[in-house]
Amino acid sequence: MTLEAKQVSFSISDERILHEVSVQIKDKQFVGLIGPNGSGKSTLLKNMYRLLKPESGTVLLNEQDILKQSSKGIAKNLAVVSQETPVLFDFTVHDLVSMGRTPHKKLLEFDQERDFQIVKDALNQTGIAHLEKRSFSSLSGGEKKRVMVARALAQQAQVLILDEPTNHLDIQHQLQLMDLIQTLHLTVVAAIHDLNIAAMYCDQIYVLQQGRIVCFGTPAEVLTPALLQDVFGVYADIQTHPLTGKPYLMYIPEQFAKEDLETT
Ligand SMILES: Nc1ncnc2c1ncn2[C@@H]1O[C@H](COP(=O)(O)OP(=O)(O)OP(=O)(O)O)[C@@H](O)[C@H]1O
Repeated sequence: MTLEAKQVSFSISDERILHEVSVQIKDKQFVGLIGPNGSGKSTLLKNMYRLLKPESGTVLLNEQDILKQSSKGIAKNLAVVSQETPVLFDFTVHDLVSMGRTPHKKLLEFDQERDFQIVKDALNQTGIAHLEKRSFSSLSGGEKKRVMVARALAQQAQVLILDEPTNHLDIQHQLQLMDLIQTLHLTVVAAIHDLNIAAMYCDQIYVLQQGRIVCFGTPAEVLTPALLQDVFGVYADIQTHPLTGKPYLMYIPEQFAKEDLETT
């Protein structure tokens, strides 16, 4: 299953937030969106999961215009873990994760044995089975994040949209979550702040700056010292990790970087 934004533009109160942005996620590809705060990553993702409607351009889910598909049809194919955790009532963890099954059921249909098993698997995969009876509002930020991921897994969609999936997670849970998502072999697009995480897990990376794609390619093609300086205003030494074969970044405080530039 594929997901594509084609020439998507979007404005808020006459201010252009996205400028003809095109992003293509092929079947089972893991694509990262990186860019400074306010560059438009969440806005682009919201256009891609139909929370916002592009001013111009189209979003295609499996080559069909997403605006012409039914909500239930989309929910069967596409799951979202957004930055917000919208909870109007105080559900238990189990209830919330079970909601992932809704698109697969008829109106008022009860959970079947298969639904219980899928929910149980999602709770186990995200390491939150021990929390299933807890109320969602009592959880820590990282625990809440894992519940939202479990709900997305229970949805069993082939396409996953993740807005900062590792936000709030400690380093062990960050790596576990990214490993898990990678092993599911889904079509994934994720906004990621941690560039080493993006380098390690993404097949392709798109770089957003002020609402425009300024670069895309493999992590090794995209993550260069020049790009980090231009887009993020930081200095970094970038090596290829001998075990993973992926780029890894070591940031250099400005004072040392400038001293180095002066002496060379
Ligand atoms: N509802 C809104 N009203 C006004 N401005 C908005 C609104 N939503 C987003 N923006 C603006 O649009 C721009 C892009 O925001 P967006 O949240 O998409 O960026 P981002 O790249 O996801 O940022 P971050 O890395 O900080 O999460 C920002 O300047 C933001 O202030």
